[in-house]
Amino acid sequence: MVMHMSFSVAVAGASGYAGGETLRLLLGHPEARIGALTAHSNAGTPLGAHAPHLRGLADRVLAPTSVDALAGHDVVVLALPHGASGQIAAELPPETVVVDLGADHRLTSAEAWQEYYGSAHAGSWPYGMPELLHAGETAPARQRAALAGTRRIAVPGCNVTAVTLGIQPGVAAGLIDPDIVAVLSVGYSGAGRSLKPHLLAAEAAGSALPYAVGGTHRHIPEILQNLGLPDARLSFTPVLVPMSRGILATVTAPLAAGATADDVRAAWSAAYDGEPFVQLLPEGQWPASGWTTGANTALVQVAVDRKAGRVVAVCALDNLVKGTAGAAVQSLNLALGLPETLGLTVEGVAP
Ligand SMILES: NC(=O)C1=CN([C@@H]2O[C@H](COP(=O)(O)OP(=O)(O)OC[C@H]3O[C@@H](n4cnc5c(N)ncnc54)[C@H](OP(=O)(O)O)[C@@H]3O)[C@@H](O)[C@H]2O)C=CC1
Ligand SMILES: CC(=O)N[C@@H](CCC(=O)OP(=O)(O)O)C(=O)O
Repeated sequence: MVMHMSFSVAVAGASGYAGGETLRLLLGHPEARIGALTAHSNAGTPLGAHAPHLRGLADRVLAPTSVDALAGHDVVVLALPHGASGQIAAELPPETVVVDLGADHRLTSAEAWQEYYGSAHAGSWPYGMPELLHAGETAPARQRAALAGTRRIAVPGCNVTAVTLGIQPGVAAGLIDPDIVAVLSVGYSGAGRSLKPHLLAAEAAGSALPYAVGGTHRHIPEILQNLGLPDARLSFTPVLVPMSRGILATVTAPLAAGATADDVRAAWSAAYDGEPFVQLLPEGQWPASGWTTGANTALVQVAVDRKAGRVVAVCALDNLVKGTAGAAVQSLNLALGLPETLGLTVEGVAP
């Protein structure tokens, strides 16, 4: 029998959606001991007032978020708004494994950070997407290796994960031209749980609403960074649709000259062969976001539209699991030397 070391973990932003989902996964993780839980405006209230589905932690009172409250744990998860984690992270001990669910440490380019986030750049950490392909790779190797033993993890954005996993095999294998169009159906929970008028049920239920249209979304530089194509054309349009969780990303790009449908199938297949959490579906079966609900799974399908001369890739995932908290636990497992799949499931909740 393999024995593992347990670890203590504090979660900052425990009253939010991403923090709550991280706690749900950690409650099912055999090695996690949940320590301090912190919040901001809701400090001093019990977690059960905000996440009543987390029965095992319902009576735990949220502390104000501070370095003192978080230090002293083996792992600290920061589930805070953009810009709030940089300062705290800088003051945590170097031996602590710090997992940032926000964007603060994702971008390597300070200029891109300034352009899209408009504040001082906190720096860049190893990127929490084990399945990321690097230039010249056809199967993930280097990113997984970069996460092994690391003490700092920048967890990707959820839309970024869907687009990257959908199209990256074609980029890595040179099968598409860098003129990418991504249209995403996204669920409400991606926006967090603070009150926003366009998320009121009276306005959002039964309706579809595009946002951040016209090249303004903050995920654009992150996707281009992942694909190793800083100068590529990327048209990115998210559309809010009436679902609580989930992302369905449809990503298309011109098929490169001389490339065939067989080349495409072979590249996507090689990229995800043996991956525990990213699965290329059997030819002809297109994923639904609902199949991934609650699971750390990204489901991918690809085809060539011969008349349009384009590759069409679709990726479905749960924004709060593979899009955030699941990616965090998966990367954390690698950082701690635990089996990558510990505490995670590929099986979704349906219907
Ligand atoms: N939701 C999603 O699908 C995804 C979210 N993320 C990222 O995760 C992070 C958290 O997002 P999400 O959980 O959705 O957001 P929520 O709005 O649901 O939660 C935000 C959390 O941060 C706390 N908080 C708010 N303001 C501050 C502050 N100034 N300083 C410290 N803490 C603060 C809140 O505390 P309180 O309730 O007490 O005010 C709450 O616990 C963000 O960076 C987001 O981009 C990443 C990928 C996907
Ligand atoms: C519906 C909705 O608003 N979704 C969010 C997704 C947030 C996310 O992926 O995370 P980061 O903010 O950490 O990058 C959005 O599109 O901005």
